[in-house]
Amino acid sequence: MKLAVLTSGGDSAGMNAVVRAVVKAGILNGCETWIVREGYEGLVRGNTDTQIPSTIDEPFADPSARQRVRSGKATNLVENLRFGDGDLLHDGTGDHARGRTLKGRYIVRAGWDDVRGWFADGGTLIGTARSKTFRSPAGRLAAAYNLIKEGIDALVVCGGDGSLTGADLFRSEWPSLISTLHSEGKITDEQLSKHGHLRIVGLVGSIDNDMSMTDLTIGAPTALHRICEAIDNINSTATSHSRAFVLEVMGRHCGWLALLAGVSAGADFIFIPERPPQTDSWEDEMCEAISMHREVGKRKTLVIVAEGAHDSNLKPIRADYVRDVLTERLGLDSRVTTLGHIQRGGRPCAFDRILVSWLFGSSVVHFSLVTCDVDDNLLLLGKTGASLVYTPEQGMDLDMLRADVKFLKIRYGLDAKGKSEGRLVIRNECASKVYTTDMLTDMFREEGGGLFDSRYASLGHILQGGVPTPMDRARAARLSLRCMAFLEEHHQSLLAQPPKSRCAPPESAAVITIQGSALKWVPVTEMVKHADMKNRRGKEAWWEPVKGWVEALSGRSELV
Ligand SMILES: Nc1ncnc2c1ncn2[C@@H]1O[C@H](COP(=O)(O)OP(=O)(O)O)[C@@H](O)[C@H]1O
Ligand SMILES: O=P(O)(O)OC[C@H]1O[C@](O)(COP(=O)(O)O)[C@@H](O)[C@@H]1O
Repeated sequence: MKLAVLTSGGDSAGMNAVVRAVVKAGILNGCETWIVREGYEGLVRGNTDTQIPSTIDEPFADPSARQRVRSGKATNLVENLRFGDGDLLHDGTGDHARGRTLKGRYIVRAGWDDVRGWFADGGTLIGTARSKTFRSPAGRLAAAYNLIKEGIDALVVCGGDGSLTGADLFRSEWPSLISTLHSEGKITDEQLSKHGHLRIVGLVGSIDNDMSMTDLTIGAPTALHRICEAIDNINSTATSHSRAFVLEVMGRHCGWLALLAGVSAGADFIFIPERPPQTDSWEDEMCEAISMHREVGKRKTLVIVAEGAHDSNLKPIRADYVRDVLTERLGLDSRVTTLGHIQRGGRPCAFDRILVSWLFGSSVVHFSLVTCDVDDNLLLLGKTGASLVYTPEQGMDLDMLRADVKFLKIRYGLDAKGKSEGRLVIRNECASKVYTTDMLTDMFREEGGGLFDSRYASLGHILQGGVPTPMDRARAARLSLRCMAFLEEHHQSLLAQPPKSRCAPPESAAVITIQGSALKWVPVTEMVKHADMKNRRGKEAWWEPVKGWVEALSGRSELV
């Protein structure tokens, strides 16, 4: 199967991690993987330059590595290692020193190493667009033709609500598009029967977090980080001058960014489209709240306005107007800051990277693309780059280490000669008492020979320090409020008992937990049943399968 991936609409952090995961998971599932540049626009334009070969011929760092892969068995990973356009895409250059170019080529083959390290880059390296031509029937006909011309039978689209609406339309029109192409003589009988179905999967990549049926969209947590960082900076200058700041944040018709930023960074008042002010005199309400905060000693004021905010009569609420109200009615020295596209840029936060790997565990690719039926509706998937990870849960033993060394030797051997890159091994401090970080480093150095060297770094207490993320801040606020309500409730029920025989029930000593996206109270008596008291951790950890993904995405499971 030939699988292609594109990114479309407003870019969001994590889109590169999506492309990397799709390419790798596709290869692990036996597919040929392709990248469509510039969103739907690239599909419409297709490939006009057919002179460039789809592959480059580079010698391996260790010519014998190929034979040692699973005792010489040909694997799809080795057949799809690199095709030569990864560097061009990553550097954003049209041309290559050796005459390779992306000009006139919008649908390009990509291999495992072509997307190496992409999880850490912001935006989308393969380009995105708001394509007018794809909105027209003629544009979609051209897109269908170009896909069939390249022999692609499955498409992954990462974008927002618009892109996925476009994907769904494309899917539903597919039978009529291919029948038109056939009647116009553009595709053969064979192509018509081979491409009768287009398998298509959507991943929601959008900073707005505005898609129904999914708690989080890819890129939303990172955008929230950007906003929170900006507010932390604004707070210091606002406090210095005792000023009021009105901050306008993105989010189109969705208030998630504004609301969560407000909770994480301590806003005095927040305007979001979903909950317009209930009264026509919202100005009075806002001024009253802010005056109260000032009276109790707050030196600064922060009001957050979502870009789509409006009043109950659907009249937009603009940041400039809010600033004027604060200045005129409260006499505050007020300023407006519009964060704009800064919110969309930058490296994805850890959560967005994990979200992507999660959505694209190779089994999901397999389920969605290799086995799904076209007559189904469009499938939507809405929820690091180490090579090896050692955890206390799994422990370490000699067999494991022997296989790991073998994997590293093969993997470095398969690198293009002279172009090896660093690979990361992460060891939890308690993974083993015997196989220490020092010992592991020495062992890899010794075994690496001329292929690779090794060094170690210990992060120590850096992990415990630093500024809390907005997700942690919002979570802390949410949990604390619920805890206060819990205490109140149990206090009231105790008070209702006769004073001399008051007795708190066991469930009144509880821990507030997050399970899925729900908050649940777990009595301490229940919690101990699920705890591994000796090792001071849970008996079962929801994240244990992650180790399997690390090994799949590094190629270990395929190569040894
Ligand atoms: N109704 C539609 N029909 C066909 N294509 C669409 C439709 N809506 C959106 N698209 C395509 O998806 C692209 C991105 O959509 P847009 O709404 O701009 O961004 P986002 O996907 O981030 O919401 C559009 O430029 C267009 O090419
Ligand atoms: O970058 P542009 O084209 O000006 O679009 C800005 C819009 O894009 C977004 O950042 C993301 O929206 P989409 O996910 O719909 O593309 C919105 O929050 C904002 O309103």
